[in-house]
Amino acid sequence: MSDPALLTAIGAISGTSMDGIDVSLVRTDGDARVETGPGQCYPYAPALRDQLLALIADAPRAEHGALDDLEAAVSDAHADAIAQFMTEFSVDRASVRVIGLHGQTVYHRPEKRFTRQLGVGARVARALGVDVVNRFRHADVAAGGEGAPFAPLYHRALASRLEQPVMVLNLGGVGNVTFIDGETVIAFDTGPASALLDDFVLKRLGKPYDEGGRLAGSGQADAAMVASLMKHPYFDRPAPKSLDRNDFHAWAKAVESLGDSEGAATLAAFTVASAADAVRHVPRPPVRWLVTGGGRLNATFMRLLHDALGVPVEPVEAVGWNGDFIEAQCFGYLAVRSLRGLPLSLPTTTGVPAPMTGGELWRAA
Ligand SMILES: Nc1ncnc2c1ncn2[C@@H]1O[C@H](COP(=O)(O)OP(=O)(O)OP(=O)(O)O)[C@@H](O)[C@H]1O
Ligand SMILES: CC(=O)N[C@H]1[C@@H]2OC[C@@H](O2)[C@@H](O)[C@@H]1O[C@H](C)C(=O)O
Repeated sequence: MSDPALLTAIGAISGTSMDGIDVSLVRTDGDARVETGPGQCYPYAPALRDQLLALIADAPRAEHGALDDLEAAVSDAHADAIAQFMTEFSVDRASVRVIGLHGQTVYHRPEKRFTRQLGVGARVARALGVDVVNRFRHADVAAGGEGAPFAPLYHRALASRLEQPVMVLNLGGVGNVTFIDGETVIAFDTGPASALLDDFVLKRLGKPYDEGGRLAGSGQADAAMVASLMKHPYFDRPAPKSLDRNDFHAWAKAVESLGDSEGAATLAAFTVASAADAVRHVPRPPVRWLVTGGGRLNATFMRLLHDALGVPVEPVEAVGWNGDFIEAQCFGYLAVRSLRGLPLSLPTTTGVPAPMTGGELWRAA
């Protein structure tokens, strides 16, 4: 029986890999109490995904362009996905207090105090008849924070009963970690995760990603190239720090000279080396790593992480979490925190000068 003190929220996010819209339900007090519900991914229509991929490859347009039509289409895709979710899982609209609409990041430059997520709160609230919170990252960035990652406070809520320190690693388009040790929460983006490998595999094999990490697992990484890729100044920068999806594409161009399996193996080794390097930026070594995001399904990533870290490295399912929907749940959780005026980010998670609330509320009526 659900606790009546908890609010029901639906979170929706389309991540940097742009595969589709993840939708999930949570019931929470916005603090330590969280009950997770179902989740589902609703793929973008191919034409919309193509438009979004083209947009993020064109930074000036992603930053300054008038994107009204595209943003309306992205908003409607989110509203449709959430409506479908409520039907599919028999969620009574009236029981949902708030929708946490992360939307689609198309440009993220915290050093310019600028981040852009597509998703019009008023439009989605009107379409669904439910209050919406969106623009989660804007207040943080405006105050000088990195505006990402935002999952850490949700990770802390989920990890409260686990042995600590524990590291949660999200291998999405970009990699990010949350180090949790009691009240200490340190977070930052680690480097590339699936986006580099996805784009390589698409170019070479016409496939959206390296299923199971099989291509990467069948080749030999070029160790000298990995060592030189690890010389990127980002890795020495102290945390907090964050990345845009394509920040390593130009840097990793040398991989184009390699064959298919060697190239994929080299990108996988680079991804894992950058994630493992995160231990240099936390106060003490984690006793365990829990891996979330689509990259946990890449067996080559998981094997290399295990070899590199020397402590247990497991998918988050090992502790009963759902690695496909943590981010969607997170924005439902953060929407409730926003309603309650609680911080969404901390100096140790985004570098914001003081704990900071955020999000904008769009009432359905
Ligand atoms: N079966 C699989 N085998 C290998 N890799 C997979 C598999 N399924 C998904 N992936 C990888 O996971 C990626 C999607 O991960 P995820 O959905 O966590 O990313 P995202 O949420 O879009 O990104 P981010 O967290 O950066 O916003 C895919 O692009 C692919 O590279
Ligand atoms: C600006 C932006 O959308 N960043 C994403 C991206 O995808 C992974 C990583 O880069 C992380 O920083 C963030 O997403 C997750 C949900 C976060 O904020 O925790």
